[in-house]
Parts: sequence; structure tokens; C-alpha cells
Amino acid sequence: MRSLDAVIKEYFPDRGNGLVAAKDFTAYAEIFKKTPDVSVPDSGFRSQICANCFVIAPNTEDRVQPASVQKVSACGKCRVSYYCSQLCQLQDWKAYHKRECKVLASLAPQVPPSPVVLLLRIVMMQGDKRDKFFKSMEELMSHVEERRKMDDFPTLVLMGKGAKEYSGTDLPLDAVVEMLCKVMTNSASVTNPNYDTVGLMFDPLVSLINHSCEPNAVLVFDKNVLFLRAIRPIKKGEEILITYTDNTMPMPQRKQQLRTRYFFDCQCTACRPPVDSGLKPDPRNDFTCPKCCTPFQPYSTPSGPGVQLYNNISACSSCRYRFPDAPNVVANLEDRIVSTGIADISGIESDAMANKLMTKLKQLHKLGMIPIHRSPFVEAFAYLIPYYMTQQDWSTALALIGIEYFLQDQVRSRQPEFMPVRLAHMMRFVVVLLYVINFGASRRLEQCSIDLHECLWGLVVELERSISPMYGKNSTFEIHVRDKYKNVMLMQMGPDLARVHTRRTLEQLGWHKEMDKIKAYAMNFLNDSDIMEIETFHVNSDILDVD
Ligand SMILES: C[S@@+](CC[C@H](N)C(=O)[O-])C[C@H]1O[C@@H](n2cnc3c(N)ncnc32)[C@H](O)[C@@H]1O
Repeated sequence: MRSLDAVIKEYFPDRGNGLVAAKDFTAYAEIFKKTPDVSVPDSGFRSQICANCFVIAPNTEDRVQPASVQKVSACGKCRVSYYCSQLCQLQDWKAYHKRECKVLASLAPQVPPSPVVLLLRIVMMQGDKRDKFFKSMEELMSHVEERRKMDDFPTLVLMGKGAKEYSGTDLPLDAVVEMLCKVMTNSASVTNPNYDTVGLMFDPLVSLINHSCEPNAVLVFDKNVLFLRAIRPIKKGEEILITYTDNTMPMPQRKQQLRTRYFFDCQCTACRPPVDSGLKPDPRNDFTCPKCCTPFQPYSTPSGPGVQLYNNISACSSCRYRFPDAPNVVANLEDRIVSTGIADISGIESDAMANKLMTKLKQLHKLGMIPIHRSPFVEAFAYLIPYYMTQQDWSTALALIGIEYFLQDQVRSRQPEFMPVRLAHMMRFVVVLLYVINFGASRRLEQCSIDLHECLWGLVVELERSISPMYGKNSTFEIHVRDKYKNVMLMQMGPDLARVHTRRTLEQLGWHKEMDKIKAYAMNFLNDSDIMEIETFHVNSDILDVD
């Protein structure tokens, strides 16, 4: 579908321009696909990614990238950009690299952050005949005036100065800084099937898509090709909305992120549900009464700007249990664990740190007030799972992955089944199962007598079935899973067992029963702690400190 047949630009008084559907779309339909106008690899992936087509070469065994080339090679002149073939190098040279190569070479081995490299590309395109691109860019929001008032504005000016100097453009500094602000407001991450951010892209058409915390569309990437895909049915004339934030966060944190990064107060259906709309409570906001376990939602319906985020909760509406530290204890609890706690642990390095965090999560779970499907568990697991994988503690990683798969992904933001992040989690599940099978399980996992081969098989089948609705037919991801994992399965099980598995349905094989055992193992892992009983709901600040 050509992008212009699929969407229409429309102006909304409260949010500027946006895109609306030019026809009806069913769930998972491709709205349009295109190669973004400008994209650059992320600094962490630069030496692994082809700067032209974004194909990824594997660098380590356990990252298990869906890689379709073995190797990318550095540009002989700058040694900063990498390519998978001479053709890709030539294409990128013609389109961008001939202008930036000298600059990057002069800066190497230092390379500016991705937004600056992206900005450089854009500034240096000025000499080309790209009138349509620059005209569309002109109309985009920069929020430069709001950014001017922020503490980090001097850093932006410095970055702008750098870009002006390196590019040799005669645009005034103000114009370059404004362009940088546009890049920051309108660029989007390029992700791989593992859902790692592997690059940054800027495309004036895609930039027009506005935000909702209850999105109806998602951006998916297959190498450097972007797909805008419906995740629910979208009617002709309906606005197409994606999410700009970590959409697993509760409402106050999402609002705060949107205010500080995108300068608007979100009033979407999840942030401002219409009164008596009959909408189901949003699980992202759930708390549970520690006494009667009834879920409750602590947020008042916001009324106008300067939103009041919390009700003054004093008692459970079901059992009337009075929370000792009301009224704002819930707000404090949440702010500390989400804003402070998780931000501080983003670079888990030592075993002690990870173990301490794990203990705190177990304590928090025991407190009984915060369901496991919401933050901070979701964010903490996102950090801890890769940590335990790099430590090759496969059994612990499997426990956390089990919770993620069974309890978090399903409910965390009422998202449809095949979201890219869910697929990334399934792939990680498969990888960790393979490692457990190969390198042995912990005693506790062994005691659960789980048929791990059965689980592995079922997951591969489910993963393969789930990829094409999101990534399209024959995507790099699908081919990778089909080829690689099925081969691995044959190696693991031997041809006889694999044949049996291919012929029978998952139900006949009893897959769900075995998967339930993984769920039970995961929950036991979380429930097992030697901490003291916490009898009343009293937020002991020490529980929530993560240093
Ligand atoms: C990527 S741009 C989207 C296109 C933008 N509306 C325009 O006209 O250029 C992001 C900016 O759009 C506005 N925006 C996006 N979603 C919004 C929403 N749900 N409510 C209000 N403003 C929104 C914000 O100003 C945000 O910084």
C-alpha cells in the first residue's frame, strides 16, 4: 500500500497535524510501509549493522540476532560506518555518506550521539534537491521555545554548534538548533526483533503520527523498512495513533514522560476515560487492597489542565480496610519505585545489586499491594532477565521469563496478542529454554519435572504462527525463526521425536500442561523469600531503596 493512498493529513486544534485512515483497516493490516527518509545506526550497534540496509551481523552467540549476513565491514575511509556489501556501501555513499565520511573520519574514534549524526545527515542534504523533504520538515513541531526554558538547552546549543561546524553549513545557529529540536520531537527508534533500539530514524510523514496510550497502530521494522501496522480495527477517517512512551507505565508516569519529552498533557482515552464509559479498569494502574485483595485504581479522572493524579485514598472501597498511611502513600510508593528505584538500577552490574533488587521485588510482591503485571515489576524484569542471561543463570532467567510471559505480557496494557515486544519475549523464552536444556537446570527447576522439550516445541510453533501478523510474510525474523529454531529442534530431539512433534497438535502433546508447570515454577520462585511478614500496609522506606 502506498503511504499516500492509506492516510490523509488532518489538523487537530489540540495537537496539530495528524494522520487519519483513508480507508478501513482490519487488526494487523499493514497501513503502509516505507524506507524512512533518514536513518542512522545506534552507537551501540554501529559495528554490527549495515548503515544502508540495517541488516544485522551476529556478534555474540547469546544475543541470538535474526541475522542474515555473517559480517559487516567498515568503510575504509572513516571506519565509522559499516556495510554488508559493496552495493549497500555504494547506495549509502551516493545518498549520504559521501558528504559525512570526511567529518566522521575527523571525529573518529569519537562519534557524536545518534541525534547529532542524524542532524548532520539532514543539514548536509540541504545542497541536494530535496525540496519536498525540507518543506514537510518545516511544518513539523520543534517545541524549541519550551526546550529553551529547560536546564539541558545549553547542551542542545552545543550539539547544534558542533553540527554547524562539522557540516560547514551557512544556516544560522538558531536554525540548526531548531532542526535538532525537530529531530528530537519527531525521530523514532529503529528496533530489531529482539526489540533492541538499533537505530534512529526521521521521516516527515511518520512524524505526523500523534500519540495515544491506547494506540491503534504500531511501527515495526524489518531491517530498514518501516511498517505502520494496525493493532486494532481502524475505521476510515479515524486518527492513527501510536505510543511514544513506555506503554507499560501507570498513567502518572506516562503523563510525566510525555510532558517532559513531548510537551503535552495527554488526554487520551486511557488518561482521561470518559465518565461512565464502561471501559474496563486499566491494569497498568491496578493496585490491590493488601487485606481483601480487591484491585482498585487510585487515580482520579483528571479534570482539565493541572491534572490531579491521585485520589486521596484512605480505605479500600470493598472491605473498608483503612490504609494506615493514607492519603498519599500510594502516590509516594509508586513514585519511588518507578521514578527512583528503576531509574537507578538501569545499569545493573554486580551480582549483589541484582540480588538485592530481586529481594526487594520479592518483598514488594509479598506486600500484596502491587500486582505483578504492572510497574515496577515489568520494568525491573526488563533489566533483570538480560542480566541473568549474561550471567548464564538460565534457571533464574527462565523463572522471570515465565512471569513475564504468563502474567505481564497478557494484561499489562490491554494490548493485542502479537505486539512486537511480546514476540521478542517469546523469542527470548525459546533461547533460554534451549540453554536450560543444553546446560542443565537448577535443582529446583529439575524438581518440577517439566518436559522442557515439549515447551520448547510449542513455543517455536506459537512464535512462528505469531510473527507474520506483525512482521508480514517472509520477514527476516520469520525466516530466521523458521530456519534456525526448527534445525535446533531437530538437533535437540533427534529426528524421531521431532517427527512425532510435527504430526501432533500442541494439545495432543500436552503442551499447555507442561507450560502450566513453568508458570508454577516461576510463581514459586517469586513467592520464595525468607523475609519477615509485613503485617500492616506501612511503607518502610528501606524496602524501596535500591542503591
Ligand atoms: C511527532 S509530533 C506529531 C505531529 C505533530 N502533531 C505535528 O503537527 O507536527 C509530536 C508532537 O505532536 C503533539 N502531540 C502528539 N500527540 C499528541 C496528543 N495525543 N495530544 C496532544 N499533542 C500531541 C505534541 O506536541 C508532540 O510533541
